Amino acid sequence: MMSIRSQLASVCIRGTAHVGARTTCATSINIAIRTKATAVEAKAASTMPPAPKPFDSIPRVPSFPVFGLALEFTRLEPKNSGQKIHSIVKKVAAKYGPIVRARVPGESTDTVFVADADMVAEVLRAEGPIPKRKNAPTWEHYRKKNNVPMGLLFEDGDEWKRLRSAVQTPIFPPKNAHAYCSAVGPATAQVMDVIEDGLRRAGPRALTGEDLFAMEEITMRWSLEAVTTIILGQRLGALDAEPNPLALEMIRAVNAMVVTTGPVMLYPPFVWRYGLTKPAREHFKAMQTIMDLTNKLLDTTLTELAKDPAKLQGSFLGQVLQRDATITRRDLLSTAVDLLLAGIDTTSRSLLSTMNLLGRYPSVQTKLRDEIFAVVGPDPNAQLDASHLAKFKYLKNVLKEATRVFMVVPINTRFLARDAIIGGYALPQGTAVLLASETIAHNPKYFADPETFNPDRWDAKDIHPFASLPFGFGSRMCVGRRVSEMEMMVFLAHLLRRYELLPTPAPQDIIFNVLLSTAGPMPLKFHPLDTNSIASTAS
Ligand code: HEM
Repeated sequence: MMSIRSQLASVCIRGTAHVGARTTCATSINIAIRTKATAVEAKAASTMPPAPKPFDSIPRVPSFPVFGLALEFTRLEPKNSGQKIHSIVKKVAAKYGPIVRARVPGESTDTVFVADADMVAEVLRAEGPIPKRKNAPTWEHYRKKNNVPMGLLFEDGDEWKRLRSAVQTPIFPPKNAHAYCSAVGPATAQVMDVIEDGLRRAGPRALTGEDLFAMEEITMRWSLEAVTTIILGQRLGALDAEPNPLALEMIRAVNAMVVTTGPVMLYPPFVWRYGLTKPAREHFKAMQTIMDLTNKLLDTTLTELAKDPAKLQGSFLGQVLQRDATITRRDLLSTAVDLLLAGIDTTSRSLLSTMNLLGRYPSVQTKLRDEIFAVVGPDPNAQLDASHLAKFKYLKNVLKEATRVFMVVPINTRFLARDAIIGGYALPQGTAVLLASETIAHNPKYFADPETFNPDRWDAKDIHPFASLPFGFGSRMCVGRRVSEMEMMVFLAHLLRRYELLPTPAPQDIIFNVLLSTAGPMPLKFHPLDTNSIASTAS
């Protein structure tokens, strides 16, 4: 094939026969070649991505000696108390742009904050086959000090892969997660009675929806009961009239661990490592309690299993044991702790905010109730199975939208497994990246009118796949995602056949303590659909 240069030369030589001036032709060849080559180069340059900008040119949040990031963070969020990280991240993105770096106290390199869905996709491509998150330092410290395995939540490398492979099939594929639906049915029917009882105790104004009704403790008890039924194959009795004290202790410990996290992290590591503050002592005591209680529960399950192996056929733990002969008791304990730890408060808080949203958006609630009646029927006592879950369409949109609007895990992290270009900047392998998931999910660039609860928006086909990631992404995505969605579907399908949620204000003081939550109770008002129950209370 002729090169561009020789093609141009032959055209010119043919042309110069008329004018007979070789020097003119040579000059014009050169001009033509240069012009064409420049055009080709320009075209190539316009299709080639621009060279990545150096890491040091990423805008940087100012950090000061002694105070670190605290001064700038407090300037951005005057209410900064260690519980407003979600809000600070949002304000950092608004002030400095969608990619920013900052030096987290105690670390020797900058962490890069990313608040753009395309950049999240770039991070996913560079997370490698064994993704690594930043660990919560106090949790890591506790486990190392007490010789407790890091487990699914905090383990890295091949050890994480081994644990994840052991639990993935029994819990993650929707078909397998939905199979636990029948197991959580009885606990969910029971929690409906607990709600009714709670409303009666709170007085007639709570039962008629005039007074707010705090549901935090009830949803926690239900969520604990559901997750222990699935994971350990045993009913705990958290919803009984006289709840199992172990269940109440577990809830207290999970709460204590969560609420002390912010105050503990306000201080440098040596303060909490040596237990120099009251919150630090409470924090580590709560972790120990969670570990001890889970150990007790696991003992019960394993004793049952030894007595009657068939009993645990359908349980998660039974399946893990059947599938993986190398799994040890230590593995089982760390896995059970992590699944309970990660699975109680998350589901409970998501559900509380979903109920608040349904109360504030009555037309959404009516449409959802219609679907539930169509799929399960209006009988409030009818139980659900996996075939019902497959038929819900609007309910799935409701959950996608509710977990977008109130994202209980508002930030996530990754370490880059290789050098990568993120947002046009060159980031070296090993860079810690903070993904501002909640900030992205509330950006009007991705969701029109983002503060509005609009489940129908999920019917659109063009939603950016990385714009709302309440359960994370990739191979390290929340392993309990499908179970949690199943639990919430079952709960709402029961609740909306019994109650109407009445409008209340939006939650006001939203704080971040490991998870996003409200400083006080989530505003909720209930009104029974069957008004006979009101009459029986009034009489
Ligand atoms: C609404 C409820 C829930 C939300 C919003 C949620 C959210 C998340 C998120 C964002 C992650 C990090 C994923 C990533 O790094 O990409 C995660 C991890 C995890 N979640 Fe959930 N979660 C929920 C419920 C549950 C439940 C019910 C369980 C257990 C039954 C659970 C167990 C876990 C575990 C073990 C991990 C660590 C997985 C790993 O690193 O391999 N979660 N979750």
